[in-house]
Amino acid sequence: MIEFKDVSKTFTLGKREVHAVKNVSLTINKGEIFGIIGFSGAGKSTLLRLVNMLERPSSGSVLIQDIDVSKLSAKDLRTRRRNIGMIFQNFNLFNSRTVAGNIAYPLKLAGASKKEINARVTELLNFVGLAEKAKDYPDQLSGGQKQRVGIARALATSPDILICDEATSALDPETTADILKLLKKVNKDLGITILLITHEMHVIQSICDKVAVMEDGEVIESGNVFETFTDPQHTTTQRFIRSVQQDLPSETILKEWHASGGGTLYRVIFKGEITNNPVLSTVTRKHDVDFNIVYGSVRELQERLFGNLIVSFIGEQKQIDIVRNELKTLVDIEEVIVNER
Ligand SMILES: Nc1ncnc2c1ncn2[C@@H]1O[C@H](COP(=O)(O)OP(=O)(O)OP(=O)(O)O)[C@@H](O)[C@H]1O
Repeated sequence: MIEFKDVSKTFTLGKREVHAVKNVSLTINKGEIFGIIGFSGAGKSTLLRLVNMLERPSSGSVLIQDIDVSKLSAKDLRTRRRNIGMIFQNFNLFNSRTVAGNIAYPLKLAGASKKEINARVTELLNFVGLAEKAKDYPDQLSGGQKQRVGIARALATSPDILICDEATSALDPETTADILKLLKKVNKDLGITILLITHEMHVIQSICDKVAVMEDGEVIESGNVFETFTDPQHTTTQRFIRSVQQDLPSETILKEWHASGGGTLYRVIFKGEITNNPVLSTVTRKHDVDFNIVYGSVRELQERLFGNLIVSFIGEQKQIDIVRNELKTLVDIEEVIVNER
């Protein structure tokens, strides 16, 4: 559906070159919700601008539905852009137009008749839950309602792709959750592929199927959200994950634990099915070892369970080593090193 093939984008500022996007290759399949996460300046917006054809790549190609959009004429670009809806952090609504007027705008541009426009606007107002606000102006709306108008407007021309540029970053947590729910509905009910950029891990966690982590213009890690989230390879990905999930006790507690002779701590990670099995107790009991859960949680991610426990083992060292080796065949287990972050 959207394919980045070894895409780079370099800006020239006087004598200085800024490599905003470097050799990015990514595939976003039809029907996916794909999130791109990165800190400020990572290159996320530039990547989006390459998809909605506001920028052309310096090298490589961007394919949308198998068409290389970097090679399209200005006229073809305008037509193809109608196939891509976009919503923004600051909503970008016309304050001088009513809610209905904002939603009607892209339809007017596309040359739809008055009758068609009225029917479509009513349908979209119902879809986003704003039927009563048709005649209001954006200034009379809350942030969440403004973003609903933004979504309705983006959907007006029935696009196949919706691009979300930090769409919930200006909203409070409760409103963010409502908007994310609406985006999920857009994806599920209308089959629209969603590409979103964000610096907020919880957005990725809540609705995305796939994620790509960007840093300094490069994609440093990408894949299915569950796999990436439960087994992050890159320290930047680990930082994002820690922003939503405290997976270790604080350093103070860890130091106190060791100072009081608490012994070695292990992080045990359970993914999916295995979470339902009493693996820890079965293995430890078999080898005459006890265990103590010091810290941890079991969470749900993409409808699968994911457990992260910090445990200590009590027993003879030889037996503990056997337990550790046996557990290694069933779950992820690693020693917790103090000062590891
Ligand atoms: N038109 C431009 N001219 C020159 N440099 C640019 C231009 N657009 C982006 N850049 C530079 O490219 C790099 C990536 O910027 P980009 O806006 O894509 O990052 P971002 O991850 O979206 O950051 P943010 O979340 O802060 O918007 C930055 O160093 C930025 O200054």
